[in-house]
Amino acid sequence: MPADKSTLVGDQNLMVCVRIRPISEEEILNGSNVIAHTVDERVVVLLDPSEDPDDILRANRSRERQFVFDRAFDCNSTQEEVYESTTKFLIDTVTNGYNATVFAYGATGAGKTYTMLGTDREPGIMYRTLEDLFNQMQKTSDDSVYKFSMSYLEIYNEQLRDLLNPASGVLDMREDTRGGVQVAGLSEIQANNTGEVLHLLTQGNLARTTEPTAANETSSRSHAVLQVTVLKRSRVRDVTEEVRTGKLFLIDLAGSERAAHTQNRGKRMLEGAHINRSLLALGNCINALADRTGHRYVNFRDSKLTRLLKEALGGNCKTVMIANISPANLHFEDSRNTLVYADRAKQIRTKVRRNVTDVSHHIAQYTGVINELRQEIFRLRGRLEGGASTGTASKALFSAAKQRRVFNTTKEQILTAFQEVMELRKGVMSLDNTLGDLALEIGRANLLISQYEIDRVIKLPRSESATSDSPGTAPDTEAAAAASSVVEEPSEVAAARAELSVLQDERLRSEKMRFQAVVEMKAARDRARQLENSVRAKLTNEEEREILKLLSQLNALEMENAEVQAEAFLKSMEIRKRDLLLSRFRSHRQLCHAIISRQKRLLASMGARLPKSLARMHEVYDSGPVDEDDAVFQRSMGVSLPDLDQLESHARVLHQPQQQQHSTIATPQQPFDRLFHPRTAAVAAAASSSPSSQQPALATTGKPHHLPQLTASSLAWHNSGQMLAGYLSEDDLLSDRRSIWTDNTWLSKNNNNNNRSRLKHPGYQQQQQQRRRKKHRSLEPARVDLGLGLQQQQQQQQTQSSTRNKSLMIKEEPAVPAAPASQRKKRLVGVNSTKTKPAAAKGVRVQQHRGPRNTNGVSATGPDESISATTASTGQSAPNLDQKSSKGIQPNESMALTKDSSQVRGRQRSEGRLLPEIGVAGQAVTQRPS
Ligand SMILES: Nc1ncnc2c1ncn2[C@@H]1O[C@H](COP(=O)(O)OP(=O)(O)OP(=O)(O)O)[C@@H](O)[C@H]1O
Repeated sequence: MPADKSTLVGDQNLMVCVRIRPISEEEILNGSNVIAHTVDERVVVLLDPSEDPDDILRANRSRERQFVFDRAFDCNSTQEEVYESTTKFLIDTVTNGYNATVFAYGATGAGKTYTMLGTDREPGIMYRTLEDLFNQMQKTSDDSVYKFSMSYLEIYNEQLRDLLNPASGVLDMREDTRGGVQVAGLSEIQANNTGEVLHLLTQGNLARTTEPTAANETSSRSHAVLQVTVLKRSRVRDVTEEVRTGKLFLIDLAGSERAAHTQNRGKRMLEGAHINRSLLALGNCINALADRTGHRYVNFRDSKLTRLLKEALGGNCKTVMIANISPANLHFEDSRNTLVYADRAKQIRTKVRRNVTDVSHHIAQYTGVINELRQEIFRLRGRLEGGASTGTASKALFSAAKQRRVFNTTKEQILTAFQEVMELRKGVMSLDNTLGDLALEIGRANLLISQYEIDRVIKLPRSESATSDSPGTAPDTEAAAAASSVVEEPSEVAAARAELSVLQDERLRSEKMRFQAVVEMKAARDRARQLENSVRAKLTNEEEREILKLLSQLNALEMENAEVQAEAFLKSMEIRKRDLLLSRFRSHRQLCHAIISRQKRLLASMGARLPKSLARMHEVYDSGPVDEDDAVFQRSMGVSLPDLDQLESHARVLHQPQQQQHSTIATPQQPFDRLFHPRTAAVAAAASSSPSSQQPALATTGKPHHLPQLTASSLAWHNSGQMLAGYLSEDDLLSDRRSIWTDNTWLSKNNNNNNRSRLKHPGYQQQQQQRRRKKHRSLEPARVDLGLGLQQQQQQQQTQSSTRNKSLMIKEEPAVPAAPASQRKKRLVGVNSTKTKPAAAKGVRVQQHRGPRNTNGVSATGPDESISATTASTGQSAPNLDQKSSKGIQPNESMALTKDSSQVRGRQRSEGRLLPEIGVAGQAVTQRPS
């Protein structure tokens, strides 16, 4: 076996060397003699000084013990020699992405620090390694790009300290997911040249804990670990790029010491105990790792040192152990122990692999194609090399090599140009993203403000109607308007106004940036195209041309992909913006409804004769479509719809067992969701009104503006205000509950603070749409006695009329054609207001039931009592409920809910007598102009 074995071969990844230091003057003065020496470059002989040569009984026993290592250095070996034989070869190892460790082991004063650090005149392994590493990186910098960083720590008394930043205090050691050890908070400093690195090393050494002991004047009281990380990537850019990460640990351990021998006391003794414990743990690990059976558990967790050396001893690492011993007989025990451990360590076998990461350039899917083409090039090159004669072959090879270089450079240029374009495209996309978000934010702020403004002006007639609708009260109205304008606007609106100007500034800024980015991107794209064209013209090799063509196609595909993504994003943004715009238009239409109806009322009250054209326009307006915003319209007419809490109460009554139903009224605080069973529709309510009241009375509290159409349109009432019938689905109520605007409060009660943020949520509009769609599907007839919920009303009902003990059952029927106008007019006399848009679409039959009376006057239904409301389908006039009300509705009387709600509403409007004012539950209602 060659003596000089300055490398690790086969599966042997641990190299064990021994270095015997020269005997010191002090040892000579103490009368020591040399007991350790090398026989050749691998064999060390240790003489046992305790054995007497004159002892006849032991005459045949050898006093020597031989140890064979990978390399043995005697006292004459120089620092350079040691470095070159043990560490130099690791430079390549590390720069090629492998891990490597060099550590010095031995008793105190054996020469570990001298070996690892050395002196100014005789620098040790650390300095030399760092120097060579930089030289190596510089030498190969044409082909590769390197990144160098280093950290330096010490383990002192089982505590970690950062030697490059001692102020950071005690550091923590953690294990990562792959079992690797990380030191949290350890500074990792990047260096660009040897000077910087050596300066850092000196700085770290100065911070290291060293103390004079009896055994060594400058005894290292800690284990010092220098960690160097080298990242290497090829300069030639490729579709996939390989990054190799090599780590090198250079460790100067503290020396083991025997307390008796060192005569340490106090702090030194404690340090020694820690050092010994960690070295003992290291020895145990070496023993376990060296076990050939492989069954022994290796306890790396026993000390910080072994945890840190885990990778070096048992993992993915090429390791060099330098065992240092003193030649003096005084240190025989220490030297023997060291040699025994080192000998055992030779048995350790580890598996080493390269640390390589692939960096994909987002076109990994095309790598296969490129690789195939590359193989094709190699195949052709092989054919070229094999087929040509020697002279021509060398010429061909030379020109091929030259061409390859040109090709590689070209490829690199094209990839760089493409990446530049892609980066700029990404920048534009990100700005589009920002602009889209800003547009939505602006839209939301505008919507909030406009909804607030509209609601404010729509509310004005309340004060107006409280006094009079007559034109003579205009000054009061103005005063009310003025007073209302003085009212401080809600914080949400104020915030939206403030936000708006900031958002608009931001949008302007982003638009400018986007414009700039687009200009740059176009220029970069042009440059890339020009480059491609010029390069293609220069290439003579058909294969290379093909590759470049493919590369261009890949780039184009990648760009196209980005464009498609951007387009999809812009489309989705546009839809969201339009949703917001639609909401604003809706708000505005509410305002228009309010204005028109008030003007009409004003004209009616003045007895003005309308020009024919205007009257016609009113008719057309009245027959316009109805939608969920009707609730707002109704309110603009001075009508409030039932209070949500009120509805909850009644719904709760309905969901209780029969007996309880009639005795309990739900409180508004009842959790809303629990009150309504899915697909349950609340339908009718018996309202109470004072018998003396001449005008329709329907007492409810405020209903949110966004009461969906079914809720609003399904509420029917007649002049005496006793009955309220309709459809009310859970979804309606849920969505209403979350509506922003309510009659009496700025934001809905349950979501006062959340509404603004909910509005901002991107899924909000979509969710609302889904809810509306679902609502149309899920409506089913159901019976709900709203009864207006108040016991006092119910008592009134009991005493007044049997009508109030009845409930209405509404059933779906096939759609029927609209009744002629004359008949419809008649019906309208009987049913004051029937807003039944969805019901109209399907056809509605109202069946009246008279069930056994309960104490609350809520009737139970029975099949016998169902009465077909054929009026609607046959076009017969419905009974005039205005008249009937005083007598009470009799069994078998039919009441139709008209289908064409928009027309009915229109007529009601034109007649100026529909839609009773709905005030707070149980309160007297406002008089309607007739
Ligand atoms: N090969 C060598 N040639 C010359 N002098 C040496 C050699 N090895 C060690 N020495 C000297 O021996 C002394 C002790 O060496 P060193 O401090 O390196 O021991 P150590 O093993 O690091 O001890 P500790 O564990 O206590 O730190 C030092 O004065 C050092 O200069």
